Amino acid sequence: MINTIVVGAAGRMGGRLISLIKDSTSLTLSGAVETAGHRALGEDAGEQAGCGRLGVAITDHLPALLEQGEVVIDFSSPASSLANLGEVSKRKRAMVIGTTGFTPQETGELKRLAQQVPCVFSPNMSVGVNVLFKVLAEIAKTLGEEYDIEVIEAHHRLKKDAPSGTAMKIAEVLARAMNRDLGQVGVYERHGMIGERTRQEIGVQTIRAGDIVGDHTVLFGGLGERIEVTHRAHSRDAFARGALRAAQWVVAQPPGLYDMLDVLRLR
Ligand SMILES: NC(=O)C1=CN([C@@H]2O[C@H](COP(=O)(O)OP(=O)(O)OC[C@H]3O[C@@H](n4cnc5c(N)ncnc54)[C@H](OP(=O)(O)O)[C@@H]3O)[C@@H](O)[C@H]2O)C=CC1
Ligand SMILES: O=C(O)C1=N[C@H](C(=O)O)C[C@H](O)C1
Repeated sequence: MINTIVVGAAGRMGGRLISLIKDSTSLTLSGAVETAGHRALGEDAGEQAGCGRLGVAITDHLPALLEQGEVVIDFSSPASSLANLGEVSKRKRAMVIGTTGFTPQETGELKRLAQQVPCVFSPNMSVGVNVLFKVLAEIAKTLGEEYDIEVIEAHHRLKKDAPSGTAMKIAEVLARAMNRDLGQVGVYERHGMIGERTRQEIGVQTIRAGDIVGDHTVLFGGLGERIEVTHRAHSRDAFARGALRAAQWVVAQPPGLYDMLDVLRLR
């Protein structure tokens, strides 16, 4: 069994990860971490997740747990995931990072640290979205310059970052496929007399409402027709199962930065 530490243990993803680890035949929960001062500190991680007592108390100190942990699964915040990757790299463990909302500077630092340990980093761990990452480039290239590209994402009201990490990754994949620079052609809001749409722009639109788990649509708009490709997550288990699969895979890899396309052999 692979000793696994979950960071963000009392969060929405943390709870699902812990519940699925409980049922796993290859991973076992060896540690659970939350923010300093969090109301769940000291509680049993399984009870907190709603899957029954696991005998693992939630703490706020990852370094002390790394002796017993082989892999860290982290769905928390950008600052936390980056600091934790630093600790994991000091102790030569493995890591899976699902957190989104990193600045370009933070992403650069993450890439640097991940050269020292095996690390899977992906804004979306579901199989379906990773298949989309692969096929969208082909659709865009096949349709060519005549079709306008818009990415629309919808998430729950509690999500902090926007656009979603997945929408940004989709927009990057599409920009690369069309030989465009997303920094130049990305359009993230429209309001007022903005004039006609430029042909090159890639729109990325954000919706926040209720308890939507995570929807992503890419709209290719032409004259007289359009194609819409949509992925809808029905529950967070689609992401959590992917993260567990990544954890099993990454412990056997040499140091380096990987994503879910590597884990799922879709590259
Ligand atoms: N890659 C993927 O497939 C997916 C990625 N995500 C991403 O994962 C992240 C978490 O999402 P979600 O679970 O919904 O968010 P939640 O806010 O429900 O959970 C995050 C948890 O991490 C905790 N946390 C924050 N900072 C630290 C820290 N320094 N040390 C330990 N714990 C910390 C938070 O505590 P507190 O409440 O005190 O802030 C919270 O309990 C987001 O970035 C989200 O976009 C989500 C789903 C799928
Ligand atoms: O915060 C979420 O909930 C999700 N975040 C990820 C993102 O930002 O892309 C993935 C998923 O859609 C759910």
